[in-house]
Amino acid sequence: MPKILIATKNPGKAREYRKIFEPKGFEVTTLLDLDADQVPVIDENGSSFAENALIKANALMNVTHATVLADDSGLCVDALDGEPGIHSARYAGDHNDVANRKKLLEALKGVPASERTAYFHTSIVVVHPDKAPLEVSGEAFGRILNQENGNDGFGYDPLFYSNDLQKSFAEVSVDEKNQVSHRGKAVKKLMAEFDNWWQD
Ligand SMILES: O=c1nc[nH]c2c1ncn2[C@H]1C[C@H](O)[C@@H](COP(=O)(O)OP(=O)(O)OP(=O)(O)O)O1
Ligand SMILES: [Mg+2]
Repeated sequence: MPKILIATKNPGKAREYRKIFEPKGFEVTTLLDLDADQVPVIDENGSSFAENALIKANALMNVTHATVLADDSGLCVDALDGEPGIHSARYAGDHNDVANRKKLLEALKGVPASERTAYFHTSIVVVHPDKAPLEVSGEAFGRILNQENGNDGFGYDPLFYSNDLQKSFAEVSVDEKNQVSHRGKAVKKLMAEFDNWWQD
């Protein structure tokens, strides 16, 4: 069975990647399955989503010598010149989804619906010790609601109204979200290229 280590500590991402790779016959491990002393401290100090994904993937490959997938993602809000963008995880200081959503709502106070357009971006990088990295990305477009809607999902999902679903990302199942999400689209591209890359 092919194995893949997903270089994430985010339980929401881990759940979504399991849903995507397990049906394809992969044995999926994430950083949540490893002991803390096996996981290096990773400084996501790149200047783009793709750079940060590569930093995460390489850091784990250097320790495990395995095939590693990393995802760096975030929410880019037009009225905020693309912020929080690559700073999405620590927008409100530390990594706290509730505080991040609160800060986003405050930043957009008084901004009308037509100007609340935004998109999620995911860059995925897969690395293997003997191969050049494989990189793909995906985006999902929508707008930021005036209040939270829905109880599922993670991160900014309750505030993100998806143009495709006509609902927030927190009002749908993981499977429904993956059909249209930035991560789902990036994974689709990844799968189209993965077999060639793997056999190269
Ligand atoms: O589908 C999504 N639905 C809602 N929010 C999302 C999504 N995708 C990313 N996000 C937000 C969460 C976090 O605030 C930031 C990701 O930051 P990012 O560094 O890629 O992930 P992270 O630090 O949570 O986990 P890790 O680096 O261990 O993979 O964007
Ligand atoms: Mg992170």
